[in-house]
Amino acid sequence: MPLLDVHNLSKIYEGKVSTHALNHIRFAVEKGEFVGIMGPSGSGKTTLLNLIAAIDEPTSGQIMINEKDPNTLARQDKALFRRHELGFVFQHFNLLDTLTVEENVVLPLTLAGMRVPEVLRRLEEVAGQLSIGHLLHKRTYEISGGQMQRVAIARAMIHRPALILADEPTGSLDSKSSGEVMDMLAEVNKAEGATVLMVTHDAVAASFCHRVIFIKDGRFFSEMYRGSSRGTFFQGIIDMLSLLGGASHDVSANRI
Ligand SMILES: Nc1ncnc2c1ncn2[C@@H]1O[C@H](COP(=O)(O)OP(=O)(O)OP(=O)(O)O)[C@@H](O)[C@H]1O
Repeated sequence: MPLLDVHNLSKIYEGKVSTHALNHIRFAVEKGEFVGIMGPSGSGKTTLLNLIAAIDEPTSGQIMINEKDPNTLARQDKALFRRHELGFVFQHFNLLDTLTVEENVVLPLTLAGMRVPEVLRRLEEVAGQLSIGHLLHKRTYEISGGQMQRVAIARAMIHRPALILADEPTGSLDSKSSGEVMDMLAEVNKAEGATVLMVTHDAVAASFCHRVIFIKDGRFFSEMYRGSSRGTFFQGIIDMLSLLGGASHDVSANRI
């Protein structure tokens, strides 16, 4: 069984004019894969992420995560499912600025009521992986954007979720910090076997994935596997984006 199975998923936003945001889309992600989702503006990427995150419900079709369908759960269980099985990384980091870096990172464990020695053990582990050990006692406004995103990734993975969902994780970062953040996300994926699904407009960021799925008008359009060269993959992604016709915001090859 794949870790994530998106089966014939459709989402229609009803209104004066109803919008078919997703149209019978289907794909699967295996455990340990690092998959990017790309597509032009309005192609349904955010909708797809919201459905997988069980923040919104599909009009039809099914999502299975770790052999469970979050949409069959009652509200409370759905919230628990989200908290246990998913980790989130956002464009704007979403760290709490009243807390220290350390308090932000351990938040998922604190919420789960984990005992302090185990919390500290896990903290040490992820702080090492993301090179944030020296930042733990700082406030979030005292660190750079790239550091904030590394903290956010540490928080997203500390409870070892089945799936990490990343929404434009490099969208607010300069190219150097983007590269560092993507390096670390790729490293976490490799070292921990964490499964990552990342929506991005950034072709450089996408070139760190094992596979990129392209969607258009709410439908599966095509997919590409990385192979051995990130540079070649990057070029392939750029070519696919121009074929798709959407605005590809980030095409500077000198960032590779
Ligand atoms: N809450 C909503 N109500 C009505 N229509 C919506 C809603 N959210 C999104 N849509 C519409 O659904 C379609 C898909 O939107 P979505 O935000 O998923 O695209 P996207 O690929 O994430 O775009 P972008 O890259 O610009 O963020 C668009 O036509 C959008 O206008």
